[in-house]
Parts: sequence; structure tokens; C-alpha cells
Amino acid sequence: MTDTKRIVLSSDHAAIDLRQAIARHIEAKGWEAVDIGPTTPESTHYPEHGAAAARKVASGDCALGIILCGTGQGIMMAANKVPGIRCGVCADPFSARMIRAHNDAQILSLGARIVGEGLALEIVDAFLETEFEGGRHGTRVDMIKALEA
Ligand SMILES: O=C[C@H](O)[C@H](O)[C@H](O)COP(=O)(O)O
Repeated sequence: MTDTKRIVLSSDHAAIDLRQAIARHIEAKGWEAVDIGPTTPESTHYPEHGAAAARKVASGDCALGIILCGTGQGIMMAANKVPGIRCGVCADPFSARMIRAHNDAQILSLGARIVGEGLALEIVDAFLETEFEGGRHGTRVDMIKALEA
């Protein structure tokens, strides 16, 4: 677990129920859920929500993030446009462990129209409980960072 336990959560309209279930789940596990919404089901725009969550992480206000839309794809694309952010879509726990251990991803993206709640919570646990391994993976993450320079 990282030093700070603040985890930002955000989604579009397609994932409100799952996002709120994840917030309750991680709070019960001792993380602080910083849920920045939205809370009402009107159709909204995932780029705004992905960017808002990513900025919370990039600024250091939150250590990690969990974002959701229908597929997880669009909101992931938006989050990855914020400098310094590495975000991956996962539909299985192994991938969620690997984006932390090998890619040092700070944000997990989930598709609420893809994964059910039980699987989503397993994916979230895998993501939050895994640390970056560094070493050769650090060299490669540094190469990703250099692409932004
Ligand atoms: O990648 C995009 C997400 O899956 C969105 O949640 C999806 O495009 C929203 O679609 P709709 O406006 O038809 O609910």
C-alpha cells in the first residue's frame, strides 16, 4: 500500500452504481475514497471525468485513481492525455496487478458494461494491493515518461 491512502474515483453516467459500490468497498478496506462523481444519471461526457480524476493524481492530491465508463476505454484515453498519467483498462485481476507491478500505472479504468460487480472488486483489490517492482520495469517506465518530454 502506498503512503497516502487517498483514491480518486470518477465515471460517466454508464458506471455510477459500480463506481459507488467500489467506493464503499475500498473505504471498508481502509482506503479513503475521493469520489468526484457524477451522482445523477443524466448523460454526460467521459473526457471531463477522466481528466478530472487524472488531475487529482497528477497534482499529488490522490495517490491512485479508479475511473469507469461503459467500456473503460474512452475515459482511459482521456486520463492518459494528462501529463504524467499512466492508466490502463483491465477486465481481469492479473492485468490489474501487472499495470501496477510492471507499468507503475496510477489509474485503473474499468468498463461497467463489461465486468460485473464481483469481478470488478477483485480487479480493484489486485490493483490497490500491488506495488511497482522497479528495476528493468523502471527503465521502461522512464522511456514512457521521456515520450512526454
Ligand atoms: O468509451 C466510452 C464509454 O464506454 C461511454 O460510457 C459510452 O460511449 C457512453 O455511451 P452512451 O452515451 O450511449 O451511454
